Amino acid sequence: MSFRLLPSSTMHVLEGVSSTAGLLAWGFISILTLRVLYRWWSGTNGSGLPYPPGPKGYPVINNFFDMPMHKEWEVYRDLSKKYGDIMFFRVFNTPIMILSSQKVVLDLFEKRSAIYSARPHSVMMHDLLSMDNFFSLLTYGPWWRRHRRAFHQNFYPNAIPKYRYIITKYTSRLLVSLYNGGDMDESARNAIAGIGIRILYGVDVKSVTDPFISDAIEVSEAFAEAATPGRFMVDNLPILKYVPSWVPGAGFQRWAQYYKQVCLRVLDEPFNFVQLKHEKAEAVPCVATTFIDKFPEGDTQERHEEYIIARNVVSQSHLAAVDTTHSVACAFYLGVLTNPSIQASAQAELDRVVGHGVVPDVSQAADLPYVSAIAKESLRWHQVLPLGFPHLVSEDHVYNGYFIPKGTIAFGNAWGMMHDPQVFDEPMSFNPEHYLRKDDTGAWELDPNAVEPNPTFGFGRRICPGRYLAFEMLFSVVAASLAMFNILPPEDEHGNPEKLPEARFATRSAMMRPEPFRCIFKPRSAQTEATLENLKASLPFA
Ligand code: HEM
Repeated sequence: MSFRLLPSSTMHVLEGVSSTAGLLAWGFISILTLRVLYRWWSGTNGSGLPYPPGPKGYPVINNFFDMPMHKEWEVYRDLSKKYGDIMFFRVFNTPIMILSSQKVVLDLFEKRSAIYSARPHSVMMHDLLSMDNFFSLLTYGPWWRRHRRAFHQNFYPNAIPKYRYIITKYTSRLLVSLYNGGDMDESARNAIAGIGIRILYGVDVKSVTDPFISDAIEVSEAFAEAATPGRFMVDNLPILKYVPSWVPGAGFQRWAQYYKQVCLRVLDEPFNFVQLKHEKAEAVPCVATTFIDKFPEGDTQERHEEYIIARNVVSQSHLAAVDTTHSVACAFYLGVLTNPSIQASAQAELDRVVGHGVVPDVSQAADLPYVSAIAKESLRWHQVLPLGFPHLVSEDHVYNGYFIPKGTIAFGNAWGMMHDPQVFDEPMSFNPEHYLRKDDTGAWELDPNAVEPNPTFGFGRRICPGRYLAFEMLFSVVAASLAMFNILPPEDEHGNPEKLPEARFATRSAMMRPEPFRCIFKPRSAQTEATLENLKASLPFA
């Protein structure tokens, strides 16, 4: 029995030519197969130029089985010793490129940023969660550029000083919370989220249980999970996105439906809350009101677009700011807990420059290079996004004689660059001296106060627009904590200090975090205790 896929009239016509056509078809398929095999074997593309070097892999699946599943950045750093600063491979048909030095990052992500700044498509994030509707982070083109301009206006260096009093206020709350015996992780998160929400929405939240914070935490976690390669099968097999949510095994659909709702809440509710307050002239000036004040009059398309951009920029900043900065703040506490001599050196600088028992101010950073170097070292030692965020190459490009095809997903190995022993001796150690070396002319080799260049914040056009704000928040947390406290291991029931923890970082999702550890905060002296008591009296609910 045979099946006919074509109408019988067509079959008659085809029968006459079947042998010739069949031969031609087989010939065509064979040539195609040989071409694919030749390209795989020779490592070149159709025009004869080689692809950048990389592990060879197998036909069809290419390097699918070579993909590291754990600490990829360390594996890529090791492979770069064999293949060089620009390494290329494929998983099935997807070309992937890993850039491992600041030189190639500068040449490609910076100098050729016009074609190295798109983002790859994710079925989970784009199609199922529709995150690209509000995460301009996932888009590229004119719409992204309008968002990006809005980020710049609100977070570039000249905008930051107006946020300083907010940073100072919430850092004081952090100090009081730690003084009261609060958990370090939670106190730091409350303080950083508090800064973000106050700057963005003009709202003062006091704890992580506030919906302003709790919904955003959920979205950040969902984002980190959806961005984790291999987490959802649907990203490798897009056809699965059509499977209805009630089908057994389609848990990913129900997961996406739930988080899509939370995303919409985070997007709309806080912004609309501020808008209502603004209409009643009750809103506190903040980033949201800066936008609202400039909305064009009338019910026009232009006004609608400005509203969408404002809402997106504010909610996205909220989501991008908290987990990242909080994670680095925890790394700072871990770094100084495990290095008591670094605490002592920082405290000596603080006492000399600011005075003992005084809470330092962000504006004093230039006079506190050792403290600034600790903030920078925390950003170096612990990479929140070790491979940054993927860029997509939007045009074919030839670089140093290598062919880089359109559609290549390009990663900058930020972790590798920040742990390069040629630049940072003993790179696995937490040591602010990495940022305190001077050259023969007395100039800093790597300026402890300069936010850039810093691969930690990404590259080229896509570089993190919140980096100046992030650095000020971190400096404030570092300087104030060290000025007030000795950060020590907890004591056992006999008053003996516990063994210092090993510095370990967990990587359950695309984001890295220090693994949980315990520490206590002891006021450094009677004088610092008096300062903390005064702060406590002025911030009773902290
Ligand atoms: C220590 C804290 C932070 C770290 C380590 C960090 C790191 C990064 C990295 C690696 C990227 C991707 C860059 C690329 O694609 O090359 C990024 C993007 C972004 N960050 Fe941050 N970030 C931090 C804090 C912040 C803060 C405080 C804000 C907001 C005020 C923010 C807003 C954003 C936004 C909106 C993007 C997307 C940019 C785009 O794709 O156009 N980040 N960040």
